[in-house]
Amino acid sequence: MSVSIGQTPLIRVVSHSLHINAITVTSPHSISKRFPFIFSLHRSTTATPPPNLRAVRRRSSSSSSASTMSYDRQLAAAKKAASLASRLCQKVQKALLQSDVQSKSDKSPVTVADYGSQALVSLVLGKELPSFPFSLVAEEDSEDLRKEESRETLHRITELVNETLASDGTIDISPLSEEDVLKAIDNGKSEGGPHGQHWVLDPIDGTKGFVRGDQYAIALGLLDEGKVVLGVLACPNLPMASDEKKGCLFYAQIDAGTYVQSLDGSPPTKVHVSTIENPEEASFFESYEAAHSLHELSSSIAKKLGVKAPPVRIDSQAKYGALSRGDGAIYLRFPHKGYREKIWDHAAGYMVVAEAGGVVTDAGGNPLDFSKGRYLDLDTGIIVTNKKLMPALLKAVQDSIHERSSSL
Ligand SMILES: Nc1ncnc2c1ncn2[C@@H]1O[C@H](COP(=O)(O)O)[C@@H](O)[C@H]1OP(=O)(O)O
Ligand SMILES: [Mg+2]
Ligand SMILES: [Mg+2]
Ligand SMILES: [Mg+2]
Repeated sequence: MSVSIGQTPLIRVVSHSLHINAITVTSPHSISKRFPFIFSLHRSTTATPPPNLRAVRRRSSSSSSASTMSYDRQLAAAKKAASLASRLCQKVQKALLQSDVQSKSDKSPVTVADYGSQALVSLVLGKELPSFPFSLVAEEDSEDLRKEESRETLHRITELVNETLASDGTIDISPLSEEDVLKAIDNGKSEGGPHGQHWVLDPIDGTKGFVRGDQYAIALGLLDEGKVVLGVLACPNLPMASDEKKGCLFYAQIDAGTYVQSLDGSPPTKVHVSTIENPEEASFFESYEAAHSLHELSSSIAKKLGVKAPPVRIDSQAKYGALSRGDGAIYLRFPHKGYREKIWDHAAGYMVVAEAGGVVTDAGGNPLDFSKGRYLDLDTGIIVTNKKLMPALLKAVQDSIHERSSSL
């Protein structure tokens, strides 16, 4: 069965589940209610001027240096970098989806997009902000790419980066060599930490979704004195609204709210998290991949809260973006034992949700601490919702975790 809006088939039933551009639920019930982000305009659509006219903005209160500061220039550069990276990723994903089955199981297309995206973001930030100190904490490094067997891949990445820069036309970088690309990737080796400013990048978050043709994100944040002060999330496959094409750019700056615009440049719209207070009316997001998050734990929490709707499963930090505009009210993430969360998997998403009025904590109710280097030190998992629902959610989370550990 398939359901179409305009020319684009949005739904196809795959075995016993609905599959909506990477969004899977367990039963075909009340689709429009469960997927407001696909089927109706999301709630917070008041046109508001972008925040980049604000000259002065309060800086994070713990900062010991200047007490006020604007991150407008960094935000403009971050939006440009993430948009260009998403152009590169879209090109690769399109080619990947058109390729035959054999090359789909080959890991190289996603590798090309991962490295290409990281190189582009690193280059664009450096070029757009020449007078700023540059430190980047990013997921990838060039070690494997420097090996003899990666020659072809490196060649392809360099070609793609050059093509993408040329297609933009506003960044004056003469064609880059393979060595330039390797260096740009390795600029992401910073360790971050509590002092100074550090960019935080996941060049493709949700690689599994990327390969499936589903959701993924380019996630770029900025830390200042250990706190996230800016976040940009490019989600090339997330629809803006029911009648619009795919491609959302979410962005947020500390004390300045969260905005979304289409990746091809529509005017920005201010967004806000869901205002639902009754958990029975809430719907929740979790990972598509059961290997990334314990689905049975989320399900027990949802049951305790009285949540009626089945989980909305999507890949990547697109979950944070969708939640920031009220598409769902709760995001639950419980990695398997031993998994350590990285800062680039949450910095941008955290900012987008926090500035849209949401709350992000670990399963113990503690705020996330991005100042400890490349990893987040967490109590068990990450939970996200609005301020009204958080106390009940936290209680349900702690009760469920307690029950689970007593039964193991
Ligand atoms: N075993 C794992 N448990 C939790 N998260 C994982 C695991 N392996 C990879 N990830 C990361 O989880 C994130 C995506 O999770 P999800 O899509 O489920 O929200 C990605 O950052 C992905 O990395 P990557 O950036 O390499 O894709
Ligand atoms: Mg990731
Ligand atoms: Mg990644
Ligand atoms: Mg990865």
